[in-house]
Amino acid sequence: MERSNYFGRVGSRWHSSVSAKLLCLTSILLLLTISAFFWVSSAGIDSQRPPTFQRSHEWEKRVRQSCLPRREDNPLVVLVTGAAGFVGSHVSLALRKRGDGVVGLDNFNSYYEVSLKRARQELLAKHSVFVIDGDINDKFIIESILEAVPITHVMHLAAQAGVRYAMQNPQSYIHSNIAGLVNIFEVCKAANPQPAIVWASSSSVYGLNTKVPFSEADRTDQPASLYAATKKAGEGIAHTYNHIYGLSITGLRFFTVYGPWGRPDMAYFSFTRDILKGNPISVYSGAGGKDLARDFTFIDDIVKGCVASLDTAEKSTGSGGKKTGPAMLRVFNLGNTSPVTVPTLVDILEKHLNTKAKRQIIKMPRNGDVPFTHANISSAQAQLGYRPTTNLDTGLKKFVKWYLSYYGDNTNRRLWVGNHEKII
Ligand SMILES: O=C(O)[C@H]1O[C@H](OP(=O)(O)OP(=O)(O)OC[C@H]2O[C@@H](n3ccc(=O)[nH]c3=O)[C@H](O)[C@@H]2O)[C@H](O)[C@@H](O)[C@H]1O
Repeated sequence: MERSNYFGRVGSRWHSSVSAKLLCLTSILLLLTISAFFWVSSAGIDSQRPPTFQRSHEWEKRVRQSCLPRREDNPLVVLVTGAAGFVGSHVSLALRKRGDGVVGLDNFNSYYEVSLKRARQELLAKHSVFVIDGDINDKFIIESILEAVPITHVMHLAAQAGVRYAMQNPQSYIHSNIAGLVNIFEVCKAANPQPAIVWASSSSVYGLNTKVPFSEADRTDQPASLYAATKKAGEGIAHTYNHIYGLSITGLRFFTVYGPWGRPDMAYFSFTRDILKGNPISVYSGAGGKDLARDFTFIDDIVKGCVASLDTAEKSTGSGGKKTGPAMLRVFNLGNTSPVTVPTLVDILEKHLNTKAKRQIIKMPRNGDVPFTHANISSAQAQLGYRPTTNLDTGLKKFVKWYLSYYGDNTNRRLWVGNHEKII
C-alpha cells in the first residue's frame, strides 16, 4: 500500500515534472516559431531567396568565373549588392564591360515588379555577370563570396528605396538600410584583406535644409522621412566603421536618379505608365501652390560617378578586424546641378510620349517629401572628375525609348524583348 502510494506520489511528481518540461519546451518552440515568423516577415516584402543556400563547388566556380577580370592594368574585383536593381545593374554592366571582375547579390524582393529585376539579371548574365540570390543580412553568403574570390571593392547599392513607402513599411528600411548595412560592414571589417566600400546614401539626407545648392558640409540633421533618417544613420555608421576598423568608405548622395531600366515606383516611371494608359496622374504642389523641383540625374552620369569613386578609393587599412592606420572616409553629392519642376517633367514626358497627361494638381501630402533638391557637385568634380552631361530632356527621351521597347505603348500588349515574350 505504502509502496503503491510511494510510486503513486513519485509517478504523479514525475508526470507533473514531465508535463512542466513539455509545457516549457512547447512554449519555447512556439516562441521560436513566432520569432522566426516575425524575423522573416519583419520587412513585409517577399524576398525570393532560396531557403537553403548551398556553397557548392558549382556555386564557387560561377562566382570565380564572374569575378575573372578581362584586363590586366589593375582590374578591380567588385561585389555589387543590389545588382538586379536599377543603379546596381547599370554599374555592374559598366564595370564588366571595361574588364573588371564583378559578382552581384540581390534578394529579388517584391517592392516592385520582380520580373523587371529578373530581366536585369538576364541582361547581366549575357555579359557574364553572376547575380546571386541572397540578402545583405545573410552573413554566411557574404562571407562565402569574400572567401571564394579576392574582392577588392564592395559597391553597396542594395537598399530599401522610396521616400513615401517608408510610412507604409518602416521596418523594411531598418532591415535593409540599417541592419543590412551593418552586416556588410561587419563582414568587410573582419575580412583579410578588407575591401574598400562605396555605398549609396541619398540626397534626402538634406531634408528640410534650405541653403541651396546643397553641399556636403551643409546640415543633415533634419530628415523629412524615415528613408532619409536611415540613410543619415548609415553615414554615421560608416564613420564608426572607418574610425574603429580602418575601412575605406565612400558614401554617394544620389539625386533622384532616372533612366532606362529604372524603378517603377518613381514619379517619371509611374507617370509614363499612367499617361500611356490614359489614367490621371497626381502632380504634387508645395506650400503656397509652389511647384516641387528635383535635381533629376541621368543614370549614365551616376554610373560614371560610381566607377570614379571605386577607382579613386584608397585601400582599407585594417586587417582581420584590426585597424593599422587612418583610412579614407568620403561623402559626395552626385546630382545634375540643374533642378527641374515636376510640371516641367510632365511636359517633357508628354512631348516624348506624344500624349497629353491628365494632371490632377494636389497639395503635397505629409509623406516625407521635400519641396526641392539641388546639388553642389564641386567636391565630386574636383576629386572624382564627375561631370554630368545629360539634361532631363535628353535623358527622358532615352528612358521613353527603352520603356516602349520593354513594355510596348500600353499595359495590355504582348511584346518581344530579346528572346522572351513578355505579357504586359
Ligand atoms: O534623391 C533621392 O535621394 C531620392 O530620389 C527619389 O525620391 P524622389 O526625389 O522623391 O523621387 P520621385 O519619387 O520620383 O518623386 C519626384 C518628384 O515627383 C513628385 N511626385 C511623386 C509622386 C507623385 O505621384 N506625384 C508627384 O508629384 C514628388 O513629390 C517629387 O517632387 C527616390 O525615389 C528615392 O529612393 C531617393 O533615392
